[in-house]
Amino acid sequence: MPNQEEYSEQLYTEDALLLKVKQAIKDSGMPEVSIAPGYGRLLTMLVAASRSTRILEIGALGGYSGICLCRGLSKAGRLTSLELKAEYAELAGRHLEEAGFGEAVEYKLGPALDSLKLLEAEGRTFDFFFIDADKENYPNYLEYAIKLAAPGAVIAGDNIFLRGRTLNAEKNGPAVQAMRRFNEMIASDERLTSTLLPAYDGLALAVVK
Ligand SMILES: C[S@@+](CC[C@H](N)C(=O)[O-])C[C@H]1O[C@@H](n2cnc3c(N)ncnc32)[C@H](O)[C@@H]1O
Repeated sequence: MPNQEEYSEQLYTEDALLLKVKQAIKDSGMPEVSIAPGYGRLLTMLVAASRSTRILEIGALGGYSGICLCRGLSKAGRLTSLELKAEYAELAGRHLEEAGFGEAVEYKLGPALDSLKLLEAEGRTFDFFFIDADKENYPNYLEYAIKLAAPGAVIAGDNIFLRGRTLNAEKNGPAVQAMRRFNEMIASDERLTSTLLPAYDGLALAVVK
């Protein structure tokens, strides 16, 4: 019997381009940690439903989530994506180009915290945030997202369960502690309306009041 995620996934056909992105990631020996297909579809829906035009992604990898985010954008929309590794941003950029979003995306290379500091100094604001990079910095990324948020902005954060480690009292490494802190912030920060989705590896969702 399929589990709930397998059952849901088998109702959809993953499109050829997203499959190609995943294959390219595998072939390049990059970590195979793109967002789950069901959450990719959710990102597209949320960007479209919120009519977001300025998206900030933290963690590009091979461009899978970038394509999903851009698919929800209107023609005038733009994606700013922060990525530590130049070779990852390059591959992501090629895939976004292939998806028809080459003009809509800009990559900022280096540690995301440095890029966020610059974006803040430039007075940039965003309607939609997707947090999906180094887990130790999730609480810092959330604070920046709230700072750079336009009123009503949406914040999504992936992998909040760390494949079960977040829930396991015997696991207390830096990533686990940071993720617990992030989840607590999402759940209790009075500046946010939020929920945590438990499918796949968990997705945090919030709207900045
Ligand atoms: C889980 S992957 C992102 C997956 C991508 N969002 C997707 O679903 O297609 C995490 C990415 O964050 C990047 N990363 C890790 N630490 C970072 C940092 N300090 N600043 C910016 N990017 C970082 C990694 O190089 C990797 O590409």
